[in-house]
Amino acid sequence: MRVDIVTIFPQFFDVLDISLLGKARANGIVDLRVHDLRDATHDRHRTVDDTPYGGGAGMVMRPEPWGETLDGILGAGGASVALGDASTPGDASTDDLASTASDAPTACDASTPLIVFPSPAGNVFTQKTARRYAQEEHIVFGCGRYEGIDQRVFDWAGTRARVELVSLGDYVLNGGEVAVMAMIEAFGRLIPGVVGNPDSLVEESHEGGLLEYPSYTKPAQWRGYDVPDILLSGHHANIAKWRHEQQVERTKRIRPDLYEAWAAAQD
Ligand SMILES: COc1cccc(COC(=O)c2cn[nH]c2)c1
Repeated sequence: MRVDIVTIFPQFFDVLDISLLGKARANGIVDLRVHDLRDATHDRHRTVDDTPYGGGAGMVMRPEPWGETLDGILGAGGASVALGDASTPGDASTDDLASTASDAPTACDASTPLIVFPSPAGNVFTQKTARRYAQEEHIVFGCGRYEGIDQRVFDWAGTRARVELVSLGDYVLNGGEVAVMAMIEAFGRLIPGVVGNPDSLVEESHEGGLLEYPSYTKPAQWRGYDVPDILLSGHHANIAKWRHEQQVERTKRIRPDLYEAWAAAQD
């Protein structure tokens, strides 16, 4: 899988060189490239924002740097480019080059890259979204800042790729970088080969639509608290039954919305 991130704070993603994703990058499972939006500006101050048409407080991200950066990532479609054309700018590899041939991918073709913009105005990102993203061949994340990105960037990008605005929740961040980090972790761990033991991905919150059961480890007694006897019984069928009951009870108590959806799906 290839992942591109467009941001004005590229160093923010240096942390992705460590931990699980660091290993996935090192062994080629994930090809992660970070692009500094300011590299696509051409004025002395490397300006990426400007005042909003129609007035109002705050600034809006200018469309030109986004268009130029996304062209570099998607392949500057429109002019058919011979594979391996030396004039191809940036780090576009041969599989990035867009073609104007009749077989040129359409925006909705699943083989076109997916461009994801974190946004308070997006669809909510869930474990289901993470599972879907883990199956993608190429995802481009666009990190907005300020009051947002000029709407024409989303409109134009939608003619070149599948575009999704995605929210992590009903709150506003200063920029998309933190949201992208969270999403990369959420789907990255689902990519085969990234997590050592795939079994550890199964019994966790939100996988079966239920929250996970409580976990315990040694010592058996700690500050007057005991581990539930069932977990020390060695009776695996009863343990599994108790754990499922804990999941249902916890989900019903903490997330009645999820419980209702799960219960409806049991019929
Ligand atoms: C696209 O334009 C903007 C503008 C400002 C901030 C952001 C970052 O996203 C969020 O704030 C967010 C994502 N999920 N919940 C909140 C994007």
